[in-house]
Amino acid sequence: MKRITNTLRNMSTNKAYKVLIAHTDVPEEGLKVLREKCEVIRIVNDYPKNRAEILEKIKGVHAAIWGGRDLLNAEVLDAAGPQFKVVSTMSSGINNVDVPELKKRGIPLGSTPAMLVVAVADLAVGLLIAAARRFQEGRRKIDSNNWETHHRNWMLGQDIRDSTVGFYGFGGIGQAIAKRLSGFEIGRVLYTTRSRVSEDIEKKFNATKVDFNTLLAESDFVVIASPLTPETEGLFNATAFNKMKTTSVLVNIGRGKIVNQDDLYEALKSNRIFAAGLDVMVPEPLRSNDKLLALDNVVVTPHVGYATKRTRVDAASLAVQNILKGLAGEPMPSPAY
Ligand SMILES: O=C(O)C(=O)CO
Repeated sequence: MKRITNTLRNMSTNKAYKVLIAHTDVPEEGLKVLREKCEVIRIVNDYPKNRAEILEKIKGVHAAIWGGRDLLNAEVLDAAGPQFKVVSTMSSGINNVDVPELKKRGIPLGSTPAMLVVAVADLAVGLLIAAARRFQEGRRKIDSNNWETHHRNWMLGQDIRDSTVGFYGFGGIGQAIAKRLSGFEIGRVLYTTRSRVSEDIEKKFNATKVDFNTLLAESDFVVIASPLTPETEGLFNATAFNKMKTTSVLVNIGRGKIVNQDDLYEALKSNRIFAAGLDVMVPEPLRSNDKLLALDNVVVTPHVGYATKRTRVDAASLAVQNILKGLAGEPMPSPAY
């Protein structure tokens, strides 16, 4: 019966597998190869309306590219059915996927961190400079006709040159940020990770592994470039901020929940730390009346670290390779686990 069904499908489309693209924003340029080999099903609704459409269209498909931010969980997998074989995100973070559920069902998961490194690192450097040099406050001064021209000690920011930059998480993205910052003549790099990076990498970036408290106490810039895990959730709280320099700048391009945002608000408001640059926050989207936005010393971007055209096409292309290999029962080029 199964063979007859497959033969019928082959006769109508000549393609044995159906793949759902579970987000509207996946660029067609990245899907060319997939279209040659599989029947591609796209959705038309955006988050959060897409949920019902996904649950309907995923029925009977063999794979999915999970490009959005909504949760891939048992509900979705049940709706797909037992023929569902493989899934790939187009992201570095996989916190929108119920990994234990996928593992339980023996479904491989791909992700695309290598494709996002450059765009996220570029944005992180942008946020670091914007926070250190008070872009948000400066813009507000102009908007409110408070641009002072009569003294030169006005709006002084933090120097990047000769600074100590501390990375919480020092994988591909952290290292790409360090590489870019080396052009700004930073002094040294500290990093906190579970395991030490290679000696070559340490040498390349003049980087030293330190414990969390040392990272907080000695860094002029603290960059969060780690995934959200039970271990990292809420780690940057009042206790952590109280250990940081009053001149320090926090940058977060990891996940919003790694930071206790109420505590961050207090630390920024009381000038316990100098400033923050955030691409990720809680909730997303952040409401326009959020108290954080009233502060002068925080620069926010709406989680757009990955958002360049090339990055999206590259991520889609790699997700497609993950899917095709997974469907063939072969190892993916970029497995998430
Ligand atoms: O890929 C991800 O997980 C991102 O959040 C990029 O900004």
